[in-house]
Amino acid sequence: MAPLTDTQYYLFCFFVWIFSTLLLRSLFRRPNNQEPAIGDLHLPPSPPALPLIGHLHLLGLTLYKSLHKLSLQYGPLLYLRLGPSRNLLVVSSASVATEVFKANDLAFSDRPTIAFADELPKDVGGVGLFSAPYGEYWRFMRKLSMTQLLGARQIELSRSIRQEEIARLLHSVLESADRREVVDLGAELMKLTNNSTCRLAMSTRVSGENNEAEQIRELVKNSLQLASKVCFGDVLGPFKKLGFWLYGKQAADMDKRYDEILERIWKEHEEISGKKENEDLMDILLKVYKDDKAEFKMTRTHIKAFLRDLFVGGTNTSADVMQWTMSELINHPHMFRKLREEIESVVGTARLVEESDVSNLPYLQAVVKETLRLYPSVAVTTRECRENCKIKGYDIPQKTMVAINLYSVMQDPEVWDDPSEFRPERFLVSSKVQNENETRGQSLVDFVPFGAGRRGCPGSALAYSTMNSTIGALVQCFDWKIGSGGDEDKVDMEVDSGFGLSKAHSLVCLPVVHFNPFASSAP
Ligand code: HEM
Repeated sequence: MAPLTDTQYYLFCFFVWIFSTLLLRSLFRRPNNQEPAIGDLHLPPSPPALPLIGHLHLLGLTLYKSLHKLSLQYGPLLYLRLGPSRNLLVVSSASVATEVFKANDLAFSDRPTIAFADELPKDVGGVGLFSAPYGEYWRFMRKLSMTQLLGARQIELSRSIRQEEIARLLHSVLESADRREVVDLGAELMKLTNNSTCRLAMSTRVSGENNEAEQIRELVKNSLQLASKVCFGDVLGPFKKLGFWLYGKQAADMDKRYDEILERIWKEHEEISGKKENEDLMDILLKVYKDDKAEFKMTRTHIKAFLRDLFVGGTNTSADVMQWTMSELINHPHMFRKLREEIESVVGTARLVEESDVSNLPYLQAVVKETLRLYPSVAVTTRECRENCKIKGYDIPQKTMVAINLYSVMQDPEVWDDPSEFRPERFLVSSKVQNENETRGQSLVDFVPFGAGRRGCPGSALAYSTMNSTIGALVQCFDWKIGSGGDEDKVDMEVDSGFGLSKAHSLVCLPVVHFNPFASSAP
């Protein structure tokens, strides 16, 4: 073994000193009189733990996979200790998820606070809808989201934006097909969801020199990468400051850049306020901000944090799911043909499929749902317990952090036949069978790509609108050959490491035109 350098030697001594101090402190820590002694509680099962780090060593880089593996070995309800300062309840089956999302929805309606929240400058970052504690602000924003910002009317009003962005994508793919060039479909889909979200939220410019959507896309990408590192700060306990020094400052710098872009767009909105025909989300938020009679007094930071949540929550998620959908369809040519036949039988062969057609395309909807089941882009959702409660007869102490492994719930063999197979037909069950199941008390919370309960995703209807019509258009218009030369057999389905469930390799393929919806309008 190579000898240690001086720096390595001093670092080694430093860590031995810190770890031994903490170990002794944790061994001789006096229990707080307010808390029931851990020994008195009937806690859920736990795998064997190591001193100090607890179960941290059992968590790999791909969080949903490590948690899934643990549940297969130790059961669907587990209590883990993450380092010296955090406990984590892991939920991995439909039956336990039903107790959390239904019977105890209110008790589990908080989110854990993020690491370094107390370290960030007060005018930076702020709390969006996702991380807001359950309380007055969250209730106000949630109601505003469901009734106005992401409600049915706003989705209807923004239909033309999605249709234009799909047309933009199809034009770009048609050009590549003409030149017999491959397309990075992963990158194109990301551009589509990002442009649509940015236009819906703030009518941002999506092309040209000052492409604001592109700048936001870059920031979202970097902040997601950083977020996964920053999250580990929470389990560092007394080392939190060290974690902040490593990553927290980068996060704060990125927030500042985001802030600058938003301030500029905000100013433009104020200048032309009241003169616009179609309101975007920033216009609606500005009205609420200026309304002295509003139930809750929003600040500029609230609005910026809320919009940031939409970019982070609404862009990568839908793009990832669409990439997986196309990959599965290309790998299952008979399903691809079946879907195209369905579209052509409903839409004909003279026009492009539209959002209004989707309700008549059950197989298209089933294909997208089956992809969400197998590849939920938010594979694990986190909550925090607001009060002491019981799950399956076990005691769950207040403030316990909860990880609901949505991937595991949708792989639960008690509910899903052959759970690891891609089989869209399972979603074509008649409503009669569904009613019978519900009467027999089988209304389990089992299909949860958007979470569930009061903190479930408020963007699911918008996401379905984008995903269904985009997939419909890509299947209707093109055949797809795999790989950079168009000569490979199967799409590589490797999953990337990290918190979500993204493809490790972007879907690159060669498009061959089947139907050009713009041909008749060509000169
Ligand atoms: C395929 C696309 C999407 C997936 C798979 C997805 C998934 C999720 C999941 C699992 C949660 C946590 C739910 C829970 O804890 O029960 C969530 C929350 C959230 N999502 Fe989505 N989402 C998607 C698209 C969107 C879109 C398009 C938007 C908005 C433009 C959005 C905005 C949000 C927000 C604001 C929250 C936090 C809600 C709260 O805490 O009250 N999501 N999403």
